[in-house]
Amino acid sequence: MEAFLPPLESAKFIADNSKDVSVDEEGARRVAESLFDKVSTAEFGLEGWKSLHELNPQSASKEAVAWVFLVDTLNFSFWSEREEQKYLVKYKGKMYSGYWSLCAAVNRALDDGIPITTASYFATVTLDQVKHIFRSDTEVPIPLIEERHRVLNESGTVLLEKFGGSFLTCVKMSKGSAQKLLHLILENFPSYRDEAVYEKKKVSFYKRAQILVADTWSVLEGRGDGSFEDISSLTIFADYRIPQVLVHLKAMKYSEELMKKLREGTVFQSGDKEEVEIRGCSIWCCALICKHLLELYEKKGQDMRDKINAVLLDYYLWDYAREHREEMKDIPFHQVRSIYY
Ligand SMILES: Nc1nc2c(c(CN[C@H]3C=C[C@H](O)[C@@H]3O)cn2[C@@H]2O[C@H](COP(=O)(O)O)[C@@H](O)[C@H]2O)c(=O)[nH]1
Repeated sequence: MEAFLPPLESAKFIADNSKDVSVDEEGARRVAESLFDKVSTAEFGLEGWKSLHELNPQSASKEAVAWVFLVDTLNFSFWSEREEQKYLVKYKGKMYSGYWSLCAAVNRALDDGIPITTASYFATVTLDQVKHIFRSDTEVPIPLIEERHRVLNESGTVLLEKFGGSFLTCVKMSKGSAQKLLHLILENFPSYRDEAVYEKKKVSFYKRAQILVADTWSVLEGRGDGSFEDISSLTIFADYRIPQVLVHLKAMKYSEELMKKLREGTVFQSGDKEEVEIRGCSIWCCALICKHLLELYEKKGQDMRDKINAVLLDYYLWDYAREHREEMKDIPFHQVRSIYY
């Protein structure tokens, strides 16, 4: 059976054949220029992963790595059909939404003495326990709770059977290669196999698998077991927020027809051509932005390959989207219920 194209090659193929989504090369160049001075700030640095986000682990311990694995196993589908009716979690007096509501619920459970990040626990955790752990502080429950329960049991069982219950063991087996860790994740954890077929080609995005490698790099501060010499080989993580911000920044465009469907709140199915084109063009667009950014510094005689990569660009754009939610409200995000992002 032919293999799936890796994410970057998938993205190029999709961008070259896309009908309803287009990457604006000039727009990508302009975004790169606008980011030129941001590269040396905390918002663009590896340190920002901890310093800017109070819910993320602040240590680089084995437990912190376990936290990253648990969270990225559940890191999908937080969007709500109606903006005013959302899943929210209150933690230490503050209300969290979206991805941060997941982190708040995990930290709340840990504070309550529930070992949610321990493989022997989540391998056999029951649906009722999962409902309690991820209970909402509004009347809207977390989406896909049954799927979350299933992937927890599945991932915990694999961790116990193949890695002694510790994701750090899996990380050590990658011997400092991001690509090796990515493939260990894909080979062993089925819920991370984020793939599709587009124009008869087998394409991949591996959003959760790649963000798991990236967050492992971040929580280990790029040192020791987390010093991946090929971290720049990762692409951005094709979720539902990055496309939105790329269209907002005019680096990517939707056809009138697609924009109409998005504005009507169409819920697409995982693998639909519109979804594949949005995700593939997002990855390709960000690869161009990275390329232009590096070239701008090269012209000034600076080699910034250890400071500019798709991971750091992604984190920056994702955080930017969070902070500019109001300005971006007239750019719809594509709605798909899936365990992949
Ligand atoms: N591309 C990309 N997608 C990301 C993240 C993150 C969390 N990363 C944070 C942690 C440390 C970093 O510094 C980031 O601040 C979550 N997601 C995705 O977003 C969606 C949730 O969106 P909303 O409903 O608005 O919360 C959902 O698909 C989720 O899987 C990212 O970084 N990149």
